[in-house]
Amino acid sequence: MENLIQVSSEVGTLRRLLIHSPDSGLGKVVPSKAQDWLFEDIVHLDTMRRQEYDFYVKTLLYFLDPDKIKGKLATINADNDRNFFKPDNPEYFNSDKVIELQKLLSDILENDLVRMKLVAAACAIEKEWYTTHDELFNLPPIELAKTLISGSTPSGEMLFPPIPNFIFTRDIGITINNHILLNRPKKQARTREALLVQYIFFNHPIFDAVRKNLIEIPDNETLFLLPEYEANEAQTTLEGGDVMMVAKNHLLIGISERTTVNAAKQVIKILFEKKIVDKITLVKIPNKRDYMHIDTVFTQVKRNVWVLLGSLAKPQLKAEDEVLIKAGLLPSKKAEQVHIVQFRRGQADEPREIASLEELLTEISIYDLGCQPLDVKFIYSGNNEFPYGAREQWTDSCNLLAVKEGVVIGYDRNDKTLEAFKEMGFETIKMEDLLNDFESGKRSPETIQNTFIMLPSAELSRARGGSHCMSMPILRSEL
Ligand SMILES: NC(=[NH2+])NCCC[C@H](N)C(=O)O
Repeated sequence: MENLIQVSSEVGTLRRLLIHSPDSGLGKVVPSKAQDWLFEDIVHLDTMRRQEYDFYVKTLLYFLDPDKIKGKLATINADNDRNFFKPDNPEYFNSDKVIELQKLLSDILENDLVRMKLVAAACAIEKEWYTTHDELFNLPPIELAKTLISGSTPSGEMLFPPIPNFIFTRDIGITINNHILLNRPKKQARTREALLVQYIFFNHPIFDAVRKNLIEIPDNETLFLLPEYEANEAQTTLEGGDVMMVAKNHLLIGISERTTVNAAKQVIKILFEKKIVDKITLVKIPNKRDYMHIDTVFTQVKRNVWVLLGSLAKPQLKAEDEVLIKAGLLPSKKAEQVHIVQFRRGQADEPREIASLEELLTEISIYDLGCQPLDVKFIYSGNNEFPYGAREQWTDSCNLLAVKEGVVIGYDRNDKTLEAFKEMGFETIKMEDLLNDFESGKRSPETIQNTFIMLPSAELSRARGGSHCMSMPILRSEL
């Protein structure tokens, strides 16, 4: 029987993934809280759904579960109520390949014990009164799932804050071969997400087979004894956007605004002890809002092709600057650079340094994925033209989801990056056109190659997350 949970690469054909469609909570973000909730702006929910995210879902279905959509596109598009996309509607696509978290959550809430525990836990982290527990416990599972996610009860009362970043399912956990590593979010705004997802992983039947393979990162035991300023340093936090399964034996962990060295050390220990991977490479990126996770500065397109932010790709120091820094005339730029250290199982106390991001990615392509050195190619954000590299990275030019090797989904707005893709021999196509071509039989998901599929993104791109962030793969074919 085929495995249900197995991810050993970033680009093997995608078979199953977890997603979450923008929920009503996203439409309740207020300007005064937008930054705290990790959104730079408030979004127009209806546009985000109809003109953007729905296209994403349809495209995923076409690749992963075509029976759910083929031949029905006209009917789906004609339904003004969008019932096909609503998990609580009888017309819902209900796929076991493109899996909606809200659906899994309402499934597990059918169980009284799970419902009781989760209500109590959610109320505790949101500092709710005892009476609220009862009110929530008595909601039907579907309504309760919606309430726990959106923060608002069926009667419209805003009980909790929304969790608008739940659409970025990448960050909730990572499939590492046939194990799942659970996240420990850094940001308060993402705490309830982590709780809901723990309950899903530990209780939903689709994860029965990997239950013993769920990995929780232990906390620093004495953390609660430290004064706040020290505790911050010693935190053990890790978010999925910082973890990349680039090859069966090789895992990357970003050290970033969100993921700490302490967390990475714990993960190295656990994964090596359990012999889940042989190599773990830590990639330290500058601590900056622009790039909160490593998948915002590079992702993989094919075995031999990567997209990345040029300014972080190579060591930036000019020789004359080095002299001035040594002399103390210029501040050290170390924190603004990428630092890379690789650990091997069995030799974990002899890590090796890798000089640059390009060198690391080249090594992965050659040594882990069997490419020829001259075939390794880089596509740069904004075509590496000033000032487009940084501009387009801000709207997720480097954050692509491969649905199969060489076929990626990304935002439509990053013109210079798209040009760079074309120069590298890729076709670029609007998602809507692609769907029509699939429906008419002009193209097919099986035969399509070397293509950048353009997802409309005026609203989706306002929270520093792209299609890589909006996906948690749980099954990919082996490369
Ligand atoms: N894997 C990712 N890069 N996720 C992006 C998350 C964006 C989200 N607004 C946050 O700041 O948390």
